[in-house]
Amino acid sequence: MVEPHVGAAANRDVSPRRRQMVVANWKMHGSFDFCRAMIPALGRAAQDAVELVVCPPAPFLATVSQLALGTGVTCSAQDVAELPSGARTGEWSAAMLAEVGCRYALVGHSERRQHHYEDDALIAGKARACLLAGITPIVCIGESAAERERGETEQVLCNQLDWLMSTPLWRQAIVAYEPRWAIGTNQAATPEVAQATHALIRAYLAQCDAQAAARMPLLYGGSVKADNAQQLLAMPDIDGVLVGGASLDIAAFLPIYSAALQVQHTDSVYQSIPTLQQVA
Ligand SMILES: O=C(CO)COP(=O)(O)O
Repeated sequence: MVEPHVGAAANRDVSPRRRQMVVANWKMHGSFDFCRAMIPALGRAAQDAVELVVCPPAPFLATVSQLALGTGVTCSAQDVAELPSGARTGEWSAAMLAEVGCRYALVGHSERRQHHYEDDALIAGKARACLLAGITPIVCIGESAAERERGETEQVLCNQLDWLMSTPLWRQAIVAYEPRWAIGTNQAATPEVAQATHALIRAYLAQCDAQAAARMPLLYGGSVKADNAQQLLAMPDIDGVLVGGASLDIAAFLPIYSAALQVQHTDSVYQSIPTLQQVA
């Protein structure tokens, strides 16, 4: 039997650098023609200062990755298996993603949690599989409207982070805070609510490893549009955005990317770590 292709990249430093990034999650939308139109247009806008990442549906990953070569656009999967290989019809491994040129994979998106019954243990397994294969997982966490109303946001997020921190190499992951009530609803978290929640996430991570918490990119997702992107991105603990609906229309997406280019955080912001007492 052929040995599973695991661990080849585990020794590479895949730690993401904390800087602004804008991630387009196309979800189950698009076509080859859409990819062929979007990637060159995104490539013309992409600049080194803000990483521009696209998450196409799986059948288009290889094409997008090829189209993106040399454009400054990077490629992410929307999901990945937790196993390196095996009898898992319909799934793909992190090593396969690395082979087709992906740098990232979304893990634990709320739509996977809701419609595919993914739990925190499985999501931690997927993050682990990515990290071992040299793919940076973008681990999505977030509370429901009911949980927020009951005052359970902190508990829900900390529990999701505990699972992440049980994963070897977790320091090399990216966390995306996507409150479930903000996804696809046109009701984004206010910049203040998003900042307070990101500060809580960073403070909780810092209890385990302050340096890792200071370095880790924390993205916000949920109804990010051209008219709220700049205010969200200006917040000190928001390092980027994960965009769904507005990423499907170049005219709606490019202003979000431009907003990120305009909001450059200083090194002092990147070095400050809130404590749990400060964010309480
Ligand atoms: O789920 C999201 C990104 O992963 C957010 O989707 P919307 O931007 O459509 O709210």
